[in-house]
Amino acid sequence: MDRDARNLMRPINSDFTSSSSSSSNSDLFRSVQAALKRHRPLETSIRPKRMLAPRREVTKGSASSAAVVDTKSSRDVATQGQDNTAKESSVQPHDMPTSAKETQEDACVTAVSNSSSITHTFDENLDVPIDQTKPDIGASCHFESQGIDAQKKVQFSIGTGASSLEMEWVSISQAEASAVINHDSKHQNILNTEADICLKSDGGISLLAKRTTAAQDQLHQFRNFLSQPMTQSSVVGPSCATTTSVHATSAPMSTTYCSSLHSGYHMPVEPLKDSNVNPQPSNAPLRGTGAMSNPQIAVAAQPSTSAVDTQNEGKEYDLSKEQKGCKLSESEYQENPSLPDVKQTEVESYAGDVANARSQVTLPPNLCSDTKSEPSKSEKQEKAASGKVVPAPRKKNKDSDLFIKVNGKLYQRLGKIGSGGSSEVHKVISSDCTIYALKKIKLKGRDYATAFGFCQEIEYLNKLKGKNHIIQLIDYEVTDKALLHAVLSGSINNKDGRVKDDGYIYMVLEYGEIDLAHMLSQKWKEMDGSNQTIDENWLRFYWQQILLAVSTIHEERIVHSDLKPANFLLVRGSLKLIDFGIAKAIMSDTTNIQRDSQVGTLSYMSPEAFMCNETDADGNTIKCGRPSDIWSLGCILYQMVYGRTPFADYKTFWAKFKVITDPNHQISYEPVPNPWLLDLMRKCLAWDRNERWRIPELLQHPFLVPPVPTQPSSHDHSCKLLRLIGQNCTSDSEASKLVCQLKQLLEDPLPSTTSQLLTSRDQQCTLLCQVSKVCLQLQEHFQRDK
Ligand SMILES: Nc1ncnc2c1ncn2[C@@H]1O[C@H](COP(=O)(O)OP(=O)(O)OP(=O)(O)O)[C@@H](O)[C@H]1O
Repeated sequence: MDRDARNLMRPINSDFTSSSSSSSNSDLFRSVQAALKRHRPLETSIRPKRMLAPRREVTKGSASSAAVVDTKSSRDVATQGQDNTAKESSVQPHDMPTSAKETQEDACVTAVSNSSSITHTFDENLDVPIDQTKPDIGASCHFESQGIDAQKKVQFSIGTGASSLEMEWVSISQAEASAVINHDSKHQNILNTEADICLKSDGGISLLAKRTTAAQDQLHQFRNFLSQPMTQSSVVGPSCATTTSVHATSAPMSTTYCSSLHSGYHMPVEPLKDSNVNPQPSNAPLRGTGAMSNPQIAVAAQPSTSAVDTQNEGKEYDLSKEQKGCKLSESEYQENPSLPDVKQTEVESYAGDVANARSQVTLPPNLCSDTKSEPSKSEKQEKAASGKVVPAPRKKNKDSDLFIKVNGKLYQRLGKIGSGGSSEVHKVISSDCTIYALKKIKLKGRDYATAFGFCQEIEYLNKLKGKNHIIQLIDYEVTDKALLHAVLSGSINNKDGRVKDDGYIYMVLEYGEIDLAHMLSQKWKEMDGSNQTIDENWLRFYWQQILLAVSTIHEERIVHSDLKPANFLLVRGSLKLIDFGIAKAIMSDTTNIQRDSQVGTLSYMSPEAFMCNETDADGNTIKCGRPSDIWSLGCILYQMVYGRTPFADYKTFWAKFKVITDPNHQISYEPVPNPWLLDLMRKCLAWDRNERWRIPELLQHPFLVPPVPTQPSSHDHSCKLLRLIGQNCTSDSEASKLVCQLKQLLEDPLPSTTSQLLTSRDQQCTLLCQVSKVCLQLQEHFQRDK
């Protein structure tokens, strides 16, 4: 178990039994610490804790908006905060047990969230990397074959559905839990830090001095990072549309959620005006870090003379004293998990909240110890959970790993979100405290044609700038300028050459909280065991969002080619489309695109995508166009309705290939309460691509726009024939649809205009023509069904 995990799991109160350390020294140490915590003098230990609570109370509102998933402990803290506000003027000894209890709770929660590590695997139905707890049972397979020009890939995602689905769900819960408990674990951290400081003051044992030096260095680096005035921090919450914006330069710190969340200090907020701020002397107040201020930095890096809390001036921790104390060796430190571990606050979660983001920003991993150089916690957890021996931390400056520069702007890595076939995506925070996703594509060793293909994603995203349902590209950099030039000019000279230099493509993207694949698995998990069917309104809402996203690209003559739930991200309540890695623009002279190789993700691939460029029975070349995307949408809808893709039963590539390319194969549809839903799925999953509906039609499908049942009225008598026909074909969705259309045309031919406007002969002829056309269709339908 790594040190972080041990720290997070340790009990805080005095009654703990050693659950984390095998070392008797550390047991003893922690016992002493706990005892001291219980009995420490109020002046040195309780005050900051008292001061934490009111801050929380003040910011409770924003907290709740930022972190949708709330835990009991965080609520407790908030409540406690309220209570304590009233008592602020007088220190009450009985504050102590409450705090201890709280931290113990937090510790428990933290232990759960840290007891598993996160790895990536793939779910059969979802075809996305999912966070999975170790051990890696029920692993599904994710094959990826490079096509002719490498970036054209076919992903085969086959596996063991139930188990991986289960795993995924667990991990989601954990991710959320970890998102929630972050600030509480940090709170606990402060308490621990306090306790340790007390202990060290008394006992004279300190590693803190060393860490403080590191902290100051780090702080200096971070000040440079924050060279621009901070204007806004915008962080999205876990699974719902939640955004918290903090105007650090204008809002008082005490009103922001995160900045004051754990702070026992009132930090002055000033924008950094000088990017080359020298490291502050150790007794200087923490200025300029503004919203980034963190009490742990304050505790670790500020001496008692800190001006941050004038009320408590002279009673703050005297760090210089600490620095004079003797230091623990690194090994001693490793064996003493109860020592303050600032890194403990570096928690990565899929859906971080503001508090997380800030603590992560203020406390880069190597802040607390110069011996810690792991690139990220999740990576460390992966290693730990895989049973491999985690090597002792090496002394290495990992700042290059910590910050990623794109076009001269620094972004601090908060953790790896995932990696695709060709890229790594990191959660990052910019100097103005906005969370982004940073996609990093390594080009070295790839041929220019492939690299060119990667760059096209940038092109598409640029083209789709400002479109609501497309993930927004904030900034990008292609380090190989020749390549970028080639992309911009639309031609590559060196097509067969390989990118030799260490070239990268960086894309700074809007950050998505959760993808549809995870949302779906959550939804199915919720319904697990019950006889419920999927909530139709939920389905309608997200289906419409999906259609709007795809409509946007189809209007721009772009075929995505890899539509799957994992490529729709939830951003502030809207689904947005990502991953244009294999998208293709439709040439102006055709409605189809020609592909160099098969593309897409197997479970969502259309028959024509499997047979792309082959010739059909009539000798025509099979091409992929917008209908191919519609097929993929059909598979997504099917999955939303039934919880699995239409060909999930066919496990191997060849089985899938055979069944999907077979025009006579009948997809099975279990009965659903709404016949329109069946009709909709059929419209998308028509084998013949010419029969598939287009997006504009799908947006008007009666499943999304249910025909309003008309009240029997005198007017209705004129449509008696239609009513009678309609009553007799309720189970025939095709006939019902035609009857509805006819009714609509007869009753309200131009809903948006008044009937007086129906004056033009042409308009009247058009409408009559439409009526006869629908009548004819209905008649033919009945004749076929006879
Ligand atoms: N803007 C974003 N916000 C949050 N997560 C993102 C964002 N963009 C991508 N991701 C996540 O990063 C991972 C990989 O992203 P992406 O699909 O773009 O990479 P890729 O290399 O094209 O992968 P694929 O193998 O799916 O083609 C996915 O888990 C995805 O959900």
